[in-house]
Amino acid sequence: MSSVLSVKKLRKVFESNGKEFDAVDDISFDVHAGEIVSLLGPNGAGKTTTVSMIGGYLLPTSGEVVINGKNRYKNKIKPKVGVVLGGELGFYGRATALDNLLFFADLARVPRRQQRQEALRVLDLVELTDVANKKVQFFSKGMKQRLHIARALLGNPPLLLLDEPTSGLDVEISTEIRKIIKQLADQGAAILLTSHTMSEIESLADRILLIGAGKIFTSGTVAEIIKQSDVHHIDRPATLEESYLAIAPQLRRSEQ
Ligand SMILES: Nc1ncnc2c1ncn2[C@@H]1O[C@H](COP(=O)(O)OP(=O)(O)OP(=O)(O)O)[C@@H](O)[C@H]1O
Repeated sequence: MSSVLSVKKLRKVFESNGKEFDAVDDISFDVHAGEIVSLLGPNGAGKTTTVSMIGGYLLPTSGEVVINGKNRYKNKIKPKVGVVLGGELGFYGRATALDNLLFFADLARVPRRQQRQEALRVLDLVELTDVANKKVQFFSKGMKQRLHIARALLGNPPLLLLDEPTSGLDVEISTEIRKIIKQLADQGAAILLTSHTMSEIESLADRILLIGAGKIFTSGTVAEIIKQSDVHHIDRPATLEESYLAIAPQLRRSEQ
């Protein structure tokens, strides 16, 4: 399997109350084509800071982010990454879904002559073709989130960063979005997913990175993490949630 994302000794130091602290402290990992890797850890563990540095929104204090062999911070031409942060913001409400995507296709460096075809392709992937010409201000939360995913897919980036992609969505819409995420990985995308929803991680993650206090505490498949937690029941297997709760106290920052 080829490595699409390679994170090497990544570090981010912030200042808080006049003191420096490592929000992300020497993190290294890879994500391969077709793989879904999930960052799991408590609030403040450093997940969003990590994703922001990979996405190019935040400059690392040190370390490297290599995407398809290109160093994110040393290459003049930035490697393509699709980012889904979600939420209500980010679109022009009075413009249609298609017009929004045409605008973002330009930013994603899609050649002008292919922009319409590309916008229609990504709308189809997230099943929004029927509402392509509807104004985004009339979209439900779930439709907006699918549009966020469509936007991230413009230009077919090899790496997708999904930060809590189903947060605040109902069960039915969350299930639909998970189906889309799974399909994207099956089609070869490398996906880094942060989520606090254990069932989401259980159903999607090929590998979990358990992160606490800015460091990777341990990693493995869902089954491996459950095994490492040493939670046992006589009558049934332990769930990821039970295992995570058993490990969670060790993930907290000592100064908190
Ligand atoms: N711009 C900033 N300046 C100072 N400290 C920051 C900044 N951004 C984040 N932090 C701190 O860095 C630490 C890691 O934050 P981060 O948002 O990466 O955690 P997280 O794992 O994504 O948490 P959550 O699950 O709540 O989203 C936290 O202690 C946070 O308060």
